[in-house]
Amino acid sequence: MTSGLSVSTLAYSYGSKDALKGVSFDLPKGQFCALLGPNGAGKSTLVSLLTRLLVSPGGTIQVAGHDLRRTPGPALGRLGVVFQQPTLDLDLTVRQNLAYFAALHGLPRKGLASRIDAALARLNMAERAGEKVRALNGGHRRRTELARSLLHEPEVLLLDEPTVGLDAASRAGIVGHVHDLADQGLCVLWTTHLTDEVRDTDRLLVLHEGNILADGITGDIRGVSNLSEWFLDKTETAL
Ligand SMILES: Nc1ncnc2c1ncn2[C@@H]1O[C@H](COP(=O)(O)OP(=O)(O)OP(=O)(O)O)[C@@H](O)[C@H]1O
Repeated sequence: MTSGLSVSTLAYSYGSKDALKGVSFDLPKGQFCALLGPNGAGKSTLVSLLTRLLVSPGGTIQVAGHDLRRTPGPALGRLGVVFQQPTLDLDLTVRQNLAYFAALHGLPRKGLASRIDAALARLNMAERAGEKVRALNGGHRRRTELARSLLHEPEVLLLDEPTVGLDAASRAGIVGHVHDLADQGLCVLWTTHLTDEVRDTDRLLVLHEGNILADGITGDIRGVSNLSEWFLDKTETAL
């Protein structure tokens, strides 16, 4: 099993508030993993640590074998991120948004057009390349952000509640596209508080009050209950 994202004994406190209490997991490449937790579970704190917006005093994070603390450049270079808040420029076209990101990240100009074409094709967005983002619906905007996150060909993809604000059809579309990316070999960590985004065959990490409450294949974890009932039963917290 090739390691994509490996986290060991990761803890974080805001003053006296323990947001993460020693979290460990190991995700292989080619796996879609849902990180499921209610509000306040610690998801955003974990995402901030994985993207180095926050730094933990202890524990380790390895991205595709690179230690985030000791070698942040190579580690972050293997990580693609889609944040919860959209960050596209609405007045630029899809292609211009991707080109701008590529320039910011120092990607080589040579071959950039075909790199952008390839990333858009993976999200079925090739035919929208020349449209202004303002003209796109929410689902297509998210797909643009997903394509952008793939430009530097990361091995690990981190998505922080990427379907917030989307209608049911767009949500299902994004969930499907990201599963396809995992099938193509990416290690995917998808944070959510929506149980209908999690498939029975997905790896599931359940985060509750800063602890991993369950880690396994969703169908095995939930047994005969549906996932929301299972969670309510374990925590007395409704998702
Ligand atoms: N800046 C902060 N100062 C103090 N406490 C914080 C801060 N940020 C988060 N917390 C607390 O840490 C805990 C974990 O918060 P976090 O935002 O990581 O959870 P979450 O699972 O992402 O929730 P949500 O889905 O609501 O964003 C919560 O109890 C929260 O109140």
